[in-house]
Amino acid sequence: MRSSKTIHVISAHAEGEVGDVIVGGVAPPPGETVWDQRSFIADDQTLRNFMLNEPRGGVFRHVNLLVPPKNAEADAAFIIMEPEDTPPMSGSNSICVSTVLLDSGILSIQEPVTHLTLEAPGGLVRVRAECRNGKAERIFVQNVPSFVDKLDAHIEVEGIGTLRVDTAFGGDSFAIADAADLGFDLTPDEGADLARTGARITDAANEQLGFDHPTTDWRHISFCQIAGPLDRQGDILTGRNTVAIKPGKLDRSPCGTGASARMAVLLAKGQMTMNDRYHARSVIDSEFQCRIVDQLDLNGRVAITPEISGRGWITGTHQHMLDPEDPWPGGYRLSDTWGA
Ligand SMILES: O=C(O)[C@H]1NCC[C@@H]1O
Repeated sequence: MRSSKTIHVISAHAEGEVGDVIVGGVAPPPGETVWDQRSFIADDQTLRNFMLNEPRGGVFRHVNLLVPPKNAEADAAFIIMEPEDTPPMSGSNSICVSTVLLDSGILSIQEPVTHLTLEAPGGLVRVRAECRNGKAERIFVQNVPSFVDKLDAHIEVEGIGTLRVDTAFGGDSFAIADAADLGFDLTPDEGADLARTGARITDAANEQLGFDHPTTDWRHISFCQIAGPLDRQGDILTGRNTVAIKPGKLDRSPCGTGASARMAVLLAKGQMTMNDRYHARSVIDSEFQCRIVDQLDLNGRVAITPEISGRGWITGTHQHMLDPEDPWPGGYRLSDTWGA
């Protein structure tokens, strides 16, 4: 056996969505801040291609790189690599990272509750983990400031016509469309159609609406969330949604950044109050339990601090290697599984 690199990974999923964690074998990327390190990884592409592309990766995979924190308050820092983007923050990935840090013993677990501060590229996130018998059973993440960009905007989408969407940021940027307007029930058998339709809506929203984050250089809409109707029981709002992740898959989890963006929209529209809870369900019926912790001003915009909570599980370990004679060191993507 020979290899020019060996990358150590602990694999995990959060409510169904894969979030592998690189725990060794990769030197910290250059950069003064975790955002700069994120930008290096996004521009350079070498690590992204090696880990995300086939034959080591696949369209379903997200990979997180642990790096030494830059902020003295943080216990750990991480850079998220998703199929298209290297985003500011991710709900499912932050739950996977917290689960791996605690369940594998990288950080020590305190029972019944462990408090952590993680540094994501988009900022510090406070984590509370309910722990029992050496396992982090439920991870609560206070997300980065989340806000509405445009309410009730209209876009023209090929094959659909005029569509009403809201755009919002919840650690990543979203166009949010109503499932009923598109004729979807958000069931698993609609998966391929939802992924294709969502990608077309994201493209149209980028062309016709765009997005500009007030404090970073995040200047596009990453995802389309197709949101189902909400059911209110007392102060709990429950609703299904799915998030189309380009180039062509659905989030298996209820999408933490999507739930954060949706709560910002619901608050702005008077459909949710600061005292309500929002239980977001995915197409595989997994759930994130969410709430709004507080409101703040983000460079003149009304923003919220959302909290999302969900469960993560370790699924295995892996050492990814590169034989120097492997003709595809950067891997490959084919449109059969990577979307057309
Ligand atoms: O939970 C989330 O926020 C996400 N899941 C995969 C894509 C998004 O980052």
